[in-house]
Amino acid sequence: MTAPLLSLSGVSRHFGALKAVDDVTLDVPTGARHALIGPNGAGKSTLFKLVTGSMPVSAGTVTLGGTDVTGLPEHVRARLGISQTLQHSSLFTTQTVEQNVLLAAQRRHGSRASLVPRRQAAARERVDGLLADVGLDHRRGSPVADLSHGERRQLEVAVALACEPRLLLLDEPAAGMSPAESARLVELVRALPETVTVVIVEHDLDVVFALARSVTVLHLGRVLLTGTPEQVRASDAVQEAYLGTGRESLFTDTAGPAALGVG
Ligand SMILES: Nc1ncnc2c1ncn2[C@@H]1O[C@H](COP(=O)(O)OP(=O)(O)OP(=O)(O)O)[C@@H](O)[C@H]1O
Repeated sequence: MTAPLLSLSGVSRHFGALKAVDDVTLDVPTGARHALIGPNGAGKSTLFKLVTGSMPVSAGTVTLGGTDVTGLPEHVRARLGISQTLQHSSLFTTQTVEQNVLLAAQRRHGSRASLVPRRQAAARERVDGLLADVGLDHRRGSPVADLSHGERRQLEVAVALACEPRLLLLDEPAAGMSPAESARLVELVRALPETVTVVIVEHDLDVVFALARSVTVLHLGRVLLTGTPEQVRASDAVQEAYLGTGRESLFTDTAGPAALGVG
């Protein structure tokens, strides 16, 4: 079995009496395509914050590649290879598409690197590759303000990848995307190298089932089930957790990823 890149052991986060994340233990192997799902308020975003370090745990340990990062601040965890796309855009809207990715690449390698012409050329080449990967090469000179919602989400993925992550956390990347944009996102994530481990929080379960090889279902802060997409779809407990959310049918119909046209 592949060694876990990310290990959570007894991770909890309390807000007063509310246990937003409650004793979560989870191993995410290197190269995984792992989804974190659950109804609204299940604790998904909070758990992401505990992994990135933007919020401290109340209890438990977070380990990345065998290193205990629980006490480390967010920027140090980022340097160790954790990168996140955010639900709320963190892009520089007055800058162009290309500038946003270049800035992220320069931050990764230190601003001094941008003064060395050879490194500058390498960074530009990398930016070209990333923009092609996310399908935004034709928009490179456009200010972010001119992009559609879906294009912004594509750019956020390019910015996150420019940080050369070992662990890429995608927080609702398909939110507000058209079906065509969602399909493109699925293709993009599928094409990422196995050196990038992906954990995705996503409400669009067609996207989840098209991408994930393993799924953890959170409910009321606790792990309800971790298993294959098939096991999750077949679980009565998961269907019950989703009762009344309007998304139950995704566990009972057979359309799944085909609904996105990505097979
Ligand atoms: N800073 C905070 N202070 C108090 N309560 C919080 C805070 N952040 C989250 N919560 C609560 O913790 C619980 C889990 O919230 P969280 O946002 O992690 O859920 P989620 O699964 O990401 O939900 P959604 O799918 O709606 O984004 C919710 O009850 C929420 O109201």
